[in-house]
Amino acid sequence: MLIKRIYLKNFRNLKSVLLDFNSDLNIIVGDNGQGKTNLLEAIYYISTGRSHRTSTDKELINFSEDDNSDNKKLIIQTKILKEDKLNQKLSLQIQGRDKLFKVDDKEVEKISDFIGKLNVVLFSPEDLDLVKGGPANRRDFLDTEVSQVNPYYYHQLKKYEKVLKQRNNLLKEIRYNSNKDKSVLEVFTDQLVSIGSKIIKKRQEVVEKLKILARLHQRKLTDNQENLKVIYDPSFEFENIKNIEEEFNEIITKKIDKEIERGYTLIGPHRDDLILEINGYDIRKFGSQGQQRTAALALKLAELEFMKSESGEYPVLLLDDVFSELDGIRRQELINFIGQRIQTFITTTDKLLVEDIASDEDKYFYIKSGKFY
Ligand SMILES: Nc1ncnc2c1ncn2[C@@H]1O[C@H](COP(=O)(O)OP(=O)(O)OP(=O)(O)O)[C@@H](O)[C@H]1O
Repeated sequence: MLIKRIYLKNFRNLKSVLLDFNSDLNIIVGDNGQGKTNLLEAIYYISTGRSHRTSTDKELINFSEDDNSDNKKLIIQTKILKEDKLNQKLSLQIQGRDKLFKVDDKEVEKISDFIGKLNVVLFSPEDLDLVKGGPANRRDFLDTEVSQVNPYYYHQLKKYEKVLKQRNNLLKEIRYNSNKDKSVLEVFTDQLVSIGSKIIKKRQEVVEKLKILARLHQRKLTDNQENLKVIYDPSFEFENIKNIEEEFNEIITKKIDKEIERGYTLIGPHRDDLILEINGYDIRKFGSQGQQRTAALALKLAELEFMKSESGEYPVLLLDDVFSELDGIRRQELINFIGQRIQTFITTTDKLLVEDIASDEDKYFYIKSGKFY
């Protein structure tokens, strides 16, 4: 899978950009704050339907002083090529509160029909949070990965979020008014258990595959020194995944009084986590910065392989300023991995850091103040 061309209008400081890309390496060079990450963010957005840096779309629309009208239209358009040799045009427009997704010039009704057309894996310095940060980072990692190759999973996630919100609101209402009819709570609980069980099943299945791939990459990245263990850590213990729905229902029913007391849902996939261990100890808490960074990279490379095995094609790899953070062995291993088979975008402030990967001047894109030259 590869991106042949991108057109951007009013995307942050990229006011008007049209670029044709190489099928293997694309190196974006520029000083700090020139718009390199903005380009990767636009690619990430057209792939996943959201930004990795903000949940407020308004922030993405160009705010330049010379033209600060409220009605600006942000456009991202890409031409992508899949292995079946078919070109596809993906486009997105944001204007005010309106958001429009199109595939081959036809508007799509549901965002789940859009996600998965172009798959990407992004690795940036913030991904250290994948290891070091709270559980939400790890859930988000799993969800983004699975959603791209499985639109049904994305759809279930959105349904789950909605039911969870409704159920939490109702639990709070019951807390303040104990006479409130509890039959609606039963309906929400049934829905939560039914959708939540599907999500748990899928996550467990995915982690089974992911842990083998992540272990392999961690070993390669550390010259066989470190064994990474990835363990799915659901919010409640169950005996048999085949009966997950019954077990989930049984446990949540026992917790209802406590949930009313607290005013929110105590168990379910919204509280899942991943345990990450190296040579037997928990690196979320005890890993060195270098180990955590390597584990984050191993997880990302595992994600890439997983997506290839599910969809049949390698996703596009976006590496945001990561070379400066990696030592020689890790950098070389990453370069070996990318090889010639994965379209890769690398941002850097220092061309020297990537010169051993690209000798060909064609692969460089230079940016200054949002303009490529
Ligand atoms: N909505 C917006 N409209 C106009 N400019 C914006 C908007 N949002 C961010 N910017 C500008 O984009 C620039 C930051 O771009 P970006 O994050 O891509 O930098 P970068 O080249 O990746 O830098 P670094 O190497 O420091 O990560 C800043 O100059 C910022 O002011």
